[in-house]
Amino acid sequence: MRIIVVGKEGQVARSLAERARAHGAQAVLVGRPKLDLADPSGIEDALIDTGGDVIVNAAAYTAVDQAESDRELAEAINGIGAGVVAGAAASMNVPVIHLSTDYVFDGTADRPYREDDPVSPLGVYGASKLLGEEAVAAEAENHVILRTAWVYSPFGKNFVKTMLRLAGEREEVGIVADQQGSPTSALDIADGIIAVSRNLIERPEDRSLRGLFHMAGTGFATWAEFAAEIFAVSSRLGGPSAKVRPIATSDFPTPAKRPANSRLDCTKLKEAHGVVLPPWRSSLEVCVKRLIGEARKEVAR
Ligand SMILES: NC(=O)C1=CN([C@@H]2O[C@H](COP(=O)(O)OP(=O)(O)OC[C@H]3O[C@@H](n4cnc5c(N)ncnc54)[C@H](OP(=O)(O)O)[C@@H]3O)[C@@H](O)[C@H]2O)C=CC1
Ligand SMILES: Cc1cn([C@H]2C[C@H](O)[C@@H](COP(=O)(O)OP(=O)(O)O[C@H]3O[C@@H](C)C(=O)[C@@H](O)[C@H]3O)O2)c(=O)[nH]c1=O
Ligand SMILES: [Mg+2]
Repeated sequence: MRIIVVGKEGQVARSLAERARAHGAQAVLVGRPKLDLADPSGIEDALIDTGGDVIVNAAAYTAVDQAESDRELAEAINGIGAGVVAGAAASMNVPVIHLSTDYVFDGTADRPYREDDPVSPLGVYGASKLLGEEAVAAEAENHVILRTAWVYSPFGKNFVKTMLRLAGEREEVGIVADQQGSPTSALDIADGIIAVSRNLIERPEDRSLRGLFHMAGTGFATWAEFAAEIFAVSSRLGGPSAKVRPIATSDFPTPAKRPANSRLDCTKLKEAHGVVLPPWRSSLEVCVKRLIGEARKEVAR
């Protein structure tokens, strides 16, 4: 199986490159300058030129706060560009797997969100990702949209790396304790995407495999609980640690509003695709171990 991945340096793109090898698949990463989601004219040619059995769009404008003052570009990349990738997949006659976010919800529900719950993004990033969901569904019948959340990995920018950096600089960090969600390892997302890809290729006529699914780490946490666990694991492994001071969202003002509840109910994915991501704590441990190991190697050099 040859997977065309849109995105090169991102967390999910790099995780797909790494995990594909372990699954006996091949991931071919394509991104800027060859493929720029903000420039629709070159997208289809770049994908045809790359060639593969399935297209995974792992590229996006992901700077949540910056998007508030950069709507046009966020919509171009996450909305229009995403639709063009899906249209290209349809013309190449291959399935497209698209990634979306918990931030399409406003977080007012009192239980984990299901796929058919009403969406109502609080910010520009979430709204642009919602445009992408709509565009992908309109352009390609043979699609899967995977909404995930709170992604971390050894790669790129993420909350785990930010916390480990802050732990090296401070005794105590104030972290919001009134937003709940589903911490998700990009390496687990990659495993899930590869399993979904195989299902789509093996069962081209099965409609139950197509459409919108939630795919996040198993279990839930607040950002404060997530940070506390990062520090606990790190401290156990001899890495940097800090004390978590639980704070309210109102004590940590940001340009973009974030949902208070972004827990995702992933039952539909399990039933259709047989995919369940591991408990978030066990995957977090794998990631922190790796980051601390890498930091040690860096120091030893
Ligand atoms: N991060 C998170 O917490 C969450 C992410 N998601 C979604 O998951 C997907 C993957 O996210 P993640 O891996 O964390 O993203 P990252 O922020 O780690 O990486 C984003 C990727 O998008 C690429 N990219 C950005 N702009 C363009 C462009 N104009 N043309 C081509 N490529 C571009 C970047 O390319 P380059 O390497 O050149 O910079 C990079 O490879 C996205 O759809 C995101 O919305 C969903 C929920 C949570
Ligand atoms: C750095 C920091 C953050 N926070 C809070 C702010 C915010 O509510 C929460 C997480 O901050 P971040 O900026 O890392 O997270 P954010 O950029 O909102 O992460 C989101 O990214 C996009 C791409 C998604 O799709 C979402 O699923 C989600 O993962 O932690 C603190 O309370 N204290 C701190 O010191
Ligand atoms: Mg951020």
